Amino acid sequence: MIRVGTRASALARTQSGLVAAALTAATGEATELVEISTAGDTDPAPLRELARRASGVGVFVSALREALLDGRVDVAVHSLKDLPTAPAPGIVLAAVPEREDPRDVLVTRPGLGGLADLPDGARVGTGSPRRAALLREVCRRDGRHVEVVDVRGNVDTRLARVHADLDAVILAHAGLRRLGRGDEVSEVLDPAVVVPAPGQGALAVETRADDPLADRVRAALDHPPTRAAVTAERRLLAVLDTGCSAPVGAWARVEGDRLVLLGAAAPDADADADVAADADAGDVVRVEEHGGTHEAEATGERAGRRLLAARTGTAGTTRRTSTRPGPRTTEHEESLR
Ligand SMILES: NCc1[nH]cc(CCC(=O)O)c1CC(=O)O
Repeated sequence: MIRVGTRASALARTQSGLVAAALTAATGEATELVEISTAGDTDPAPLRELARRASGVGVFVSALREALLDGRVDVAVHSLKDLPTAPAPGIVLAAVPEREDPRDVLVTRPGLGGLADLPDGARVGTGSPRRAALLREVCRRDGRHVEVVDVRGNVDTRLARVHADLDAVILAHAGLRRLGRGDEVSEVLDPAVVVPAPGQGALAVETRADDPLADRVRAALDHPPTRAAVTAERRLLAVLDTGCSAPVGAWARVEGDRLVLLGAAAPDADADADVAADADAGDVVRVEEHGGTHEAEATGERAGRRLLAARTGTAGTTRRTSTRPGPRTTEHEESLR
């Protein structure tokens, strides 16, 4: 019996169920889902506070990893974009299964179409500084202002807001599709414009490093093109994490044996500021790097350094940069509760 650790949310259970079924199909061995509640699920404290206490370890990730190390489960399944870039001692990323759609989507209220139909002053919900900054940027191009409203909670809760008080919400296409709610999407956003979060749409399947199960999980579930893409994206994020607190997007696509990596860094967001605050706008910096699929780390490193140079090379402007290692890891500040 392979015990598969999962968070309790509908999305987490769906994702872990997919992994468990694929493991059974590939190995012939039975699997069971074991629910682990995480601080992010149970603690009413604000996510930023939880993140600070966890000193940078994703609040949704650490409880699952503890269960893995304690031997309560044999496999832990996470959304890859919620996984911190720092390695976890005693744990390996055994498999990165084939990714779902990495793009963000806009879900608008009944009667509105897509992005182009958002009126000036539209109220758009997201808790992600990356989504907020990139959406503001794209609307600013044609002179529209959007009011970003900080929304939290699971996918259902966020979708319900477009039937209540918001004109639109931005979500990951992958999560909606996995929950069977893909038909509620109003527009799939161009990933060259609203550059997805590093690892978005991909799952992370972790095992104990010393468990022979690691090799079987890899053989059963790992998808090398997806692994190459997310390796480049996460390397880019890791480079920026050390030197800047700007919201970061990274999206790599695989074309044959080549990677095309797009990176974006938005104007620096104060980790303590409300996402909804219309922060001092600067320009979003974008870079594109190409490399072989076997040079994913190097490709991500180059792209990250170029972004960092562009962001920190603007001393003398009103833009702030920070070398303080903030609690931000990925997009965990918006993670599903
Ligand atoms: N931020 C939380 C989170 N973590 C993973 C997903 C969706 C699935 C994925 O991106 O793989 C979501 C929801 C969202 O961003 O809309």
